[in-house]
Amino acid sequence: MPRRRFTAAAVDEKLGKDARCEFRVSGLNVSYGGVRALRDMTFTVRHGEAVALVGRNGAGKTSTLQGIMRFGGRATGSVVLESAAATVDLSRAKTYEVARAGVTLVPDSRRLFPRLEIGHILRLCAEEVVGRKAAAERVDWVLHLVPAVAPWLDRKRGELSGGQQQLVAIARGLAMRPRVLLLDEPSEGLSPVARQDVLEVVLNLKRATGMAMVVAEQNIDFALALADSIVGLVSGSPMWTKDAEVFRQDRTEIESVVAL
Ligand SMILES: Nc1ncnc2c1ncn2[C@@H]1O[C@H](COP(=O)(O)OP(=O)(O)OP(=O)(O)O)[C@@H](O)[C@H]1O
Repeated sequence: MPRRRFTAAAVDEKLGKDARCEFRVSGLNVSYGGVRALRDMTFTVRHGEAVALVGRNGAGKTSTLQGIMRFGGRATGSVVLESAAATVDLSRAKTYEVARAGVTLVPDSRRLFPRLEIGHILRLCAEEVVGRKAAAERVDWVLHLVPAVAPWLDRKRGELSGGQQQLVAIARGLAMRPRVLLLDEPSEGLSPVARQDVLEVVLNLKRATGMAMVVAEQNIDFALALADSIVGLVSGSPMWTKDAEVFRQDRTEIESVVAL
């Protein structure tokens, strides 16, 4: 697909607007100057599925998500969205083009604009992808999926707890109409109760929309509750990819990767 056609409408036309998509990442490498942060990451996520990337601090989880978005360091490798109708190759797309094609990152630490009201943030993100006219309808859809956010629309970031900010960050991602949702450490720094609230929202999202998800997580309970398959990362290299069911029986191997 030529560069000028990486718009939301052009990608819709090619893949099918509400088509079920498979998301394939292969041979993804990321470096920051001389630092090789990620080597040869490969995985596939189908519609209705989630893959979790687990590993300790510095293992390369964030680099994987940022590499997919072509954001931050230098990334090489293949990133592809595929429906029954067509394939869209995002390997050479720019960050805004990857986002418009339907791959959305919910970054770590939430990163909400401090000065804007939450409702304003959601509208702006929706407008970016679906345009002004359709933005209000899009925000309604988001609030239908994450109703907890509705009472906070006229608040700003500083008036929300960490768990509430995480739910807003997810809602902001949804406003961008993702086909694939990338979640970077959604449970980071949250109390057990707030973590459970976030998990329930994400699980409901997975069930209700079937959108493919990639979640970077150090919390094993969160990863196993959400994911269908798990990639274990050590020092920038994927060590194994396994069915999450394996670890619901025996956690030894997944615990050793997070504790290494
Ligand atoms: N902007 C950057 N400049 C230089 N090196 C970086 C940069 N970002 C990450 N790195 C390095 O890349 C490697 C992977 O980092 P990354 O943030 O992807 O790990 P992570 O698994 O997400 O860790 P964490 O859980 O702590 O966020 C680390 O060695 C890190 O120091």
